[in-house]
Amino acid sequence: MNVAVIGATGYTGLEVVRLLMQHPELNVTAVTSDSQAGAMLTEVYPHLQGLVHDPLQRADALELAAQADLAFLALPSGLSTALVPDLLAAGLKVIDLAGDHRLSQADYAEWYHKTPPTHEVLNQAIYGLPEFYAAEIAPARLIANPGCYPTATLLSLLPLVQHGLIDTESLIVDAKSGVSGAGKALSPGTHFAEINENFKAYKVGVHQHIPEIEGVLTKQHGAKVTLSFTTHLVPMTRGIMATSYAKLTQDLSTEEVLAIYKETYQNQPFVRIRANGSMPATKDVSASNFCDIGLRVDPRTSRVTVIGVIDNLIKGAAGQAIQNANLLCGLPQTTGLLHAPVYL
Ligand SMILES: NC(=O)C1=CN([C@@H]2O[C@H](COP(=O)(O)OP(=O)(O)OC[C@H]3O[C@@H](n4cnc5c(N)ncnc54)[C@H](OP(=O)(O)O)[C@@H]3O)[C@@H](O)[C@H]2O)C=CC1
Ligand SMILES: CC(=O)N[C@@H](CCC(=O)OP(=O)(O)O)C(=O)O
Repeated sequence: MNVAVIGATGYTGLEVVRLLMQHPELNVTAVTSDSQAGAMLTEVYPHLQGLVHDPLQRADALELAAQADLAFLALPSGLSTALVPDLLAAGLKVIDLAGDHRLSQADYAEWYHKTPPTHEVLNQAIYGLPEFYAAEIAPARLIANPGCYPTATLLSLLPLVQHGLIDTESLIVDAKSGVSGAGKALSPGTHFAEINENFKAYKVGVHQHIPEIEGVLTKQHGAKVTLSFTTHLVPMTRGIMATSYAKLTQDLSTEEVLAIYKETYQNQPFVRIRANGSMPATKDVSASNFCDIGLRVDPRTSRVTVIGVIDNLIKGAAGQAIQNANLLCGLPQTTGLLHAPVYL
């Protein structure tokens, strides 16, 4: 299948292009850029010299529909709301990496402070977390690719929530991200002197991923779930660690909870559950589509601590988008994606 990458000069778009070089079924036939249209992608990114030969073009829906069947949309939030109706009308399937199609209109307006997509478009959007929604994703025309923090947090918490094992008013998530999570654009809070040798919390209690996480947990639980969610910037390029704390409603051991996780994810190739006593680190999944999860029950406090790690650009964005594209194409989810992490 031919695919277009819209926003190919951004960090996640660039990762879609790179990962698809190894994909046996998906061919990149169009790459877009607003600011660099007319240049070759290799002029912007010389490390791709000799590997890609595409000129950057503007994102015109009709032109893209003549070149591709599926579009990966890797634009800042707000821009995909404007473009998706035209892409769908032109006959393209769309995987949107931005937050625009993950929330209700009211939540999007409240948490992103932007004008939401129409009901007509939102009604077509399927939340693209393949481990839980593969059947809905496969026939969809518009996929809302999950956010990076939600991916790590939901994969960490859904087994507990689905089995009704925790007090859903007791959830606390403490999450940390590498700086590539903020994208390529310069900002005062992410330049070198602000990040290097520093560790800071941001968007405390107001992060736009809160309604996304609560919404999915609520749907799977069948009753309202709320959580305290704090995000931090870590002086590293890639990686997310989400540490979740919850009060157990039953007397369970670490071994028993681990067994539930292993059963939940036994047929999910990208979720790896650690053995008892082992906790994952961000390097364990760097540059890969894996989410590694470790956990421990503290019998003194009746709390379980779950640690989930992903690469924000891969399982948190480009890799998960390709996993979704594989489902749309009827391919095994692992097609073109089963790379070992880059540990060093
Ligand atoms: N970074 C991450 O880890 C994750 C990001 N996301 C989401 O995915 C989307 C893409 O993220 P990411 O790749 O990091 O973002 P970047 O900022 O790195 O890239 C976005 C690209 O969009 C293009 N663009 C087109 N029009 C505009 C415009 N008006 N203003 C700014 N940029 C424009 C830019 O390319 P050009 O100037 O060449 O046109 C830019 O390279 C975002 O919505 C982000 O929130 C989701 C999960 C994880
Ligand atoms: C480190 C960092 O700044 N990360 C970004 C992740 C943004 C993102 O992924 O945005 P959407 O999912 O909303 O599109 C943030 O916390 O806002």
